[in-house]
Amino acid sequence: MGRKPDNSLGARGNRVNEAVDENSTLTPNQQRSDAKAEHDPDPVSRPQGQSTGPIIDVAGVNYTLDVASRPLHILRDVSMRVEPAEVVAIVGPSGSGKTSFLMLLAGLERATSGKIVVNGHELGKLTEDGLSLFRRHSLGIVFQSFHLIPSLSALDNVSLALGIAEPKLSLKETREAAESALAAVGLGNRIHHRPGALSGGEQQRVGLARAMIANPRLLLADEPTGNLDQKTGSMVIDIMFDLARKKHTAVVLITHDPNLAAQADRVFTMTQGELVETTRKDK
Ligand SMILES: Nc1ncnc2c1ncn2[C@@H]1O[C@H](COP(=O)(O)OP(=O)(O)OP(=O)(O)O)[C@@H](O)[C@H]1O
Repeated sequence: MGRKPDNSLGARGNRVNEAVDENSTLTPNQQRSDAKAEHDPDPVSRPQGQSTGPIIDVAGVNYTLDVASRPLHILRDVSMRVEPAEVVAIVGPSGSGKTSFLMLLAGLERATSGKIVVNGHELGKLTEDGLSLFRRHSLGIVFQSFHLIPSLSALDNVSLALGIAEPKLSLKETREAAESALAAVGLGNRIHHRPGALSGGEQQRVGLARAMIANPRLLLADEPTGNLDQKTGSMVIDIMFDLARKKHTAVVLITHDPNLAAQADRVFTMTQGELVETTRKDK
């Protein structure tokens, strides 16, 4: 049985927006679970970096939607393991299921069957609040469209993400870290600009700074260089690889850019919902 689609890809955008909003506005339920998390041995509330083993362990995942009363099999028996510090690229034709897979890894959609464990959390067993906490503490996500909060400056967009992930930091510490993250992506002179006053490439880099600011265990990136010129694209790639090498973040990125895929430790190809490892670099 497939689940019903939430009326097309517009719904996906909404869900992504919700994921961004959950970083700025917590519902009473989420505030309660955050408060509970302070005292709860639940693994979701554990500080990042304590799980051992692979960051991603996906086994036998199927993802099926009901479209016009017929099942649409988007992902078929997908399995994948990714270790800390690994950079994995997913390539494949348009419509093959790459973004859908990223949505499952982020807990923004639920698999129809199979098991997805990310940073020690079995996503299928988490409630919506649990998934929201999981995203805040374990994940950085870079979307193709940047999903920055338009009314906030670049500095505030990045600070907000860190403030939510690390609420014990002082405001000063949070802002200093956000300034450094923006400087690291070459935006030290744009920190007070709002998204509307930034170019596409600059907004993408703010998104990257925001995704990386809390040193996530896993960075998911959907076409991170898709909208960038070559120079900016190379910079973004270098930053992501640095994060993997220096902080042991696992990086999973979707790309149509052969240069970017060639730099990954492993490349998986998605074809009609089936995922196969096609390249592995010798270590
Ligand atoms: N909510 C939905 N309702 C109906 N069909 C959907 C939904 N979400 C995804 N699909 C379909 O599932 C298939 C896989 O989509 P997905 O966006 O994952 O592909 P993709 O490989 O990321 O493509 P691209 O490279 O063009 O971004 C497509 O045929 C898409 O139309």
